[in-house]
Amino acid sequence: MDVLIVDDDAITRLALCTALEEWGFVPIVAENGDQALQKLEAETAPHLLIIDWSMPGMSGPELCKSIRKRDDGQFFYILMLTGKEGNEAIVEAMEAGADDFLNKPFDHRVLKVRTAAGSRIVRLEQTLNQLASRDALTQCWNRRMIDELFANSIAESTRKQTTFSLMILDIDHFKKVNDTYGHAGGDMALKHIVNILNTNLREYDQVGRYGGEEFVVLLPATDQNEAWGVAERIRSAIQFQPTRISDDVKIDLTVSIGLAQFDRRQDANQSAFFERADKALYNAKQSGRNRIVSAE
Ligand SMILES: Nc1nc2c(ncn2[C@@H]2O[C@H](COP(=O)(O)OP(=O)(O)OP(=O)(O)O)[C@@H](O)[C@H]2O)c(=O)[nH]1
Repeated sequence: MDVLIVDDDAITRLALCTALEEWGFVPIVAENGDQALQKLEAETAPHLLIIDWSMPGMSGPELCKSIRKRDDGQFFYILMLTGKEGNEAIVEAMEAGADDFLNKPFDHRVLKVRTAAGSRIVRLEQTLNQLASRDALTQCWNRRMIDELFANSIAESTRKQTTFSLMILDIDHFKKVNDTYGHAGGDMALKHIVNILNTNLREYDQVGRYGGEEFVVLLPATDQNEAWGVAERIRSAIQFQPTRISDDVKIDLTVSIGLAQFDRRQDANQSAFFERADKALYNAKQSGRNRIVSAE
């Protein structure tokens, strides 16, 4: 696990780096509050922080407050190190947002167990986050999360005047799959569909399971023509790559897909846009399944 050390003193930074490496952590260093805030912007930012109190510019408590003010839902565990003694300092540090507090010069054994306790909390938070945002069976986003990403895409597209497309994909006659191969066979087919989606989409496309056998895909910076190409690649991959449930048993599947491109003039809100793609999906089902229909 990465640990961000924020300290203006090079000797303390070196001592912390050496100790953390010895305990199996990966230290990342910042010499002041501004550098620390910059490092926390990265997508793979560390979530466990060891922060010094007295630094030129932003102090440790000021840095804590500014980290706690972020409203992006990310969790950071902060251990504050300081030469200050007494309860007043503990109260001030923790009121500013620190989770734990340790006096300098620090005892190596105490720092080791405190860091280990912090890393347990970071891991627990990551597990909870995973449970709250991922579909347990397929590991793609769950409905709550894809709805949130969908709302963000609309906001971003409106702000930056860019477009994006929405794809709703529903497995055809999935009830028959369950009836023929059992629920376990149906579950394998759902996982297989998500694998095919993941291998045929770009890194920044988002896949969510919306209901039982219905998936929503967000395609940023993609117009309806490009989205059609992606949808066709997926439709055909699903048709020609059956789910293998054993050496001699395979499940053939097809999907119906509804597509829509976000249009600020036509789509008053998120649900109006979703409705257009959902209607296209309905038309794909009505006109014989295993096909793609684009919204008007
Ligand atoms: N194995 C499995 N089946 C599920 C899961 N969630 C929903 N289903 C099944 O998905 C089936 C959906 O059936 P329907 O909504 O009738 O749709 P369909 O049979 O796919 O028919 P069309 O969509 O009209 O082509 C139901 O039998 C559900 O029990 C799941 O997590 N695992």
